[in-house]
Amino acid sequence: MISRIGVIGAGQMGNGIAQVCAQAGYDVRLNDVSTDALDHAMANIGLHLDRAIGKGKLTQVERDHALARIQTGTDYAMFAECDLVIEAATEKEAIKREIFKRLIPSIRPDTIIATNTSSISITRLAASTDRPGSFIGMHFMNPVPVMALVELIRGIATDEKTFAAIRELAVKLGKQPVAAEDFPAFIVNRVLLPMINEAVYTLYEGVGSVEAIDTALRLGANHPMGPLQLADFIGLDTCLAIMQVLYEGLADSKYRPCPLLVKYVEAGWLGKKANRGFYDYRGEHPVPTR
Ligand SMILES: CC(=O)CC(=O)SCCNC(=O)CCNC(=O)[C@H](O)C(C)(C)COP(=O)(O)OP(=O)(O)OC[C@H]1O[C@@H](n2cnc3c(N)ncnc32)[C@H](O)[C@@H]1OP(=O)(O)O
Ligand SMILES: NC(=O)C1=CN([C@@H]2O[C@H](COP(=O)(O)OP(=O)(O)OC[C@H]3O[C@@H](n4cnc5c(N)ncnc54)[C@H](OP(=O)(O)O)[C@@H]3O)[C@@H](O)[C@H]2O)C=CC1
Repeated sequence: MISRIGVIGAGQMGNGIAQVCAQAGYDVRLNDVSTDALDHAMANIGLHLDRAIGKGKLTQVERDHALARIQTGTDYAMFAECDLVIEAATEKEAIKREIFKRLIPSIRPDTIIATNTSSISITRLAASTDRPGSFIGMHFMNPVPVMALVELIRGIATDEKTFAAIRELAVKLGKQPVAAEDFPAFIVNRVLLPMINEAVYTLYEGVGSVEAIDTALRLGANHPMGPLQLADFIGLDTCLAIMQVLYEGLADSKYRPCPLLVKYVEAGWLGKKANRGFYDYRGEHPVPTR
């Protein structure tokens, strides 16, 4: 039975995962390389819980209990008693492999390892650990507290016990699990990211401005956010990493990352989290950068 959950990476996804797990009554150990990221995470989670109180969706006591269930730290010894560790660090295979290498000596042999990767092969990541049978993809959507879906991805060796335990957890977190096969970017990002990449090509080729493209998709296809706004929201580094996995993993030129997306990432204009991407967020209102 899962009662204590570790989360590695206190970025936007790690924060959201820690929040929903704590709200569902699990003990959480949230880890990051940066103490600043951890402080920011706790402040952010507190803010979202306060907003929920303001809307009458949460009581002060529930908020205090949820926050008290989350402990933060930079040392992997904090995972010693975790039944599950969810990796939600930067979308780079080398970083994830290094994390698993360092994590394994600090956890029990029966601890399940899940990764929130958006695109990378679960089978390949699992093979870099000592426990491919109890390794699984658990792909939350952003923003985690709002989005109902969790994709569950079995690696070739993932056992049924692990799949069942993680499916049960997803349901307890109030999410709808959907199983996806282990192919590059799974289901959601196989469909969503080529659309975002195409929107960047549409901008690159001058078919429309940032504002025109986003307005067109919001009003013309009823998307809650335009594709460029959504790309900024996801993080342009993450979008590019996913396109690279699709391009290399499926060896098809239709997944070629748009050179303009590459340029934004090279500039460090990573979207909302960097305060600049297809929009500049430094002022009172977002201003298109093209
Ligand atoms: C890249 C990957 O690997 C996979 C992915 O995640 S792909 C990305 C998937 N996500 C999407 O496509 C999101 C698309 N956007 C949306 O659905 C909406 O714009 C949105 C839910 C983000 C915001 O909705 P909105 O109606 O414009 O804003 P708003 O009214 O402020 O928010 C709606 C609710 O979400 C909450 N919310 C918004 N942003 C939030 C955040 N970052 N964290 C927590 N809660 C948040 C608000 O508090 C509000 O809650 P209530 O309903 O309880 O009042
Ligand atoms: N953004 C999205 O919409 C979604 C993302 N995902 C996936 O979730 C994961 C995280 O994405 P997201 O939260 O957006 O990314 P962010 O860039 O917001 O956060 C990543 C965090 O991981 C930290 N980190 C980097 N290396 C390590 C390490 N070795 N140990 C611990 N922490 C580390 C980073 O620290 P620092 O900043 O100091 O480098 C940063 O705080 C990725 O795999 C991504 O593909 C999945 C679904 C949706």
